[in-house]
Amino acid sequence: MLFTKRPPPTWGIDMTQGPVKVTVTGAAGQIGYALLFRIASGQLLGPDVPVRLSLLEIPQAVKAAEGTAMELDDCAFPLLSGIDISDDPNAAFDGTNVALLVGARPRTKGMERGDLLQANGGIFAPQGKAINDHAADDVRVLVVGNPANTNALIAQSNAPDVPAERFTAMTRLDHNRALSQLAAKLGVPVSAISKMTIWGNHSATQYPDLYNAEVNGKIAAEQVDEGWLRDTFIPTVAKRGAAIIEARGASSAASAANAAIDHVHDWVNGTPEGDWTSVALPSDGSYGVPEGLISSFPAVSRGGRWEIVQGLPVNAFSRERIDASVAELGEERDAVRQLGLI
Ligand SMILES: NC(=O)c1ccc[n+]([C@@H]2O[C@H](COP(=O)([O-])OP(=O)(O)OC[C@H]3O[C@@H](n4cnc5c(N)ncnc54)[C@H](O)[C@@H]3O)[C@@H](O)[C@H]2O)c1
Ligand SMILES: O=C(O)C[C@H](O)C(=O)O
Repeated sequence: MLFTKRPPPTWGIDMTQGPVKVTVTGAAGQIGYALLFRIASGQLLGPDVPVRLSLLEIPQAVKAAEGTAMELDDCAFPLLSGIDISDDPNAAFDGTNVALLVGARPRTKGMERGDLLQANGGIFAPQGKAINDHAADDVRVLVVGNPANTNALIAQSNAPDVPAERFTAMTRLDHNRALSQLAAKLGVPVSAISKMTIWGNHSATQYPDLYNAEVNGKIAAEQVDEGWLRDTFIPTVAKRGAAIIEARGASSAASAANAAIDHVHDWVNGTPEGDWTSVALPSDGSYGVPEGLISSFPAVSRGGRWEIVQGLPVNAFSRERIDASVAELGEERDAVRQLGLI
């Protein structure tokens, strides 16, 4: 992560009202365990920003969340002003400034895509409503739980009083994976790479774009052979989640938590000058992505708001890849619409 030329921290978050309240759902899960300690130590918002943690879990996992809270206490983090634990979304999101929606229903054997979307609708629709009714006016939401883009769409659609732009889904892990794969290929540090973009869905259809990325200021696609770009780089990045599951026997956790930290840190503190990152956010129609779909774009954060980077060249190969991933998002949206979730 690049930490150059940072503007003053926590744009747009009102800290006059006391500590920033951060709600983490699925707090007793594996990402939750990798995330909470980093938030409490100041890595999410900044080293001078006090936080109050709110942990949301299902009733069966509240005890485990209490155990994690005991460990958080035992770290004696100076910035941690308190921890609340609940199985009630209305209580957990009360006054929340930052909501990290991690808890989700994983796909289990025999489950069809529609079943998964319906099960997650049962989680993200009420959570969206609870955010709408109880969160702070400046709330910012990051959805990590899969299918992340469409879960974010469900939550956002159920929060009509919250500006849509405050709902985002995480493609920062894909972005970081793309940086790392390219750096290894070229034998350069990740800090030599800028302007990486993940387009579309956080799924195997995502498109990591090397035609706009730069390595030491020069276009990345011109520094690798086309066969590697198309047949190795893209599938390696897009299927990395499955490869981690295959190797670990569990999905990525520490790297997912790290990406969530990067995403929110950049949102509230700004992205570095001369670079951008990847964020799934409600489309304004840019790059031909239908308005309202929560799709990944190149984005900078200024003044606490994500702005889609405009005017990038999109060649025929990129167009086809972006369109395919966006089409998948459209299908997911249609499915949850049919289920009455949005
Ligand atoms: N966007 C990404 O890049 C990315 C990367 C990795 C994982 N993920 C996804 O993140 C999610 C969490 O992963 P994990 O490894 O921590 O899973 P996990 O199974 O270890 O933990 C999930 C937790 O969520 C809780 N939960 C379930 N329903 C809930 C609800 N309604 N309210 C509150 N909590 C609830 C469960 O009790 C569990 O403790 C999964 O959907 C996973 O696929 C996304
Ligand atoms: O949980 C998964 O299916 C994979 C996860 O989204 C990841 O990208 O690591």
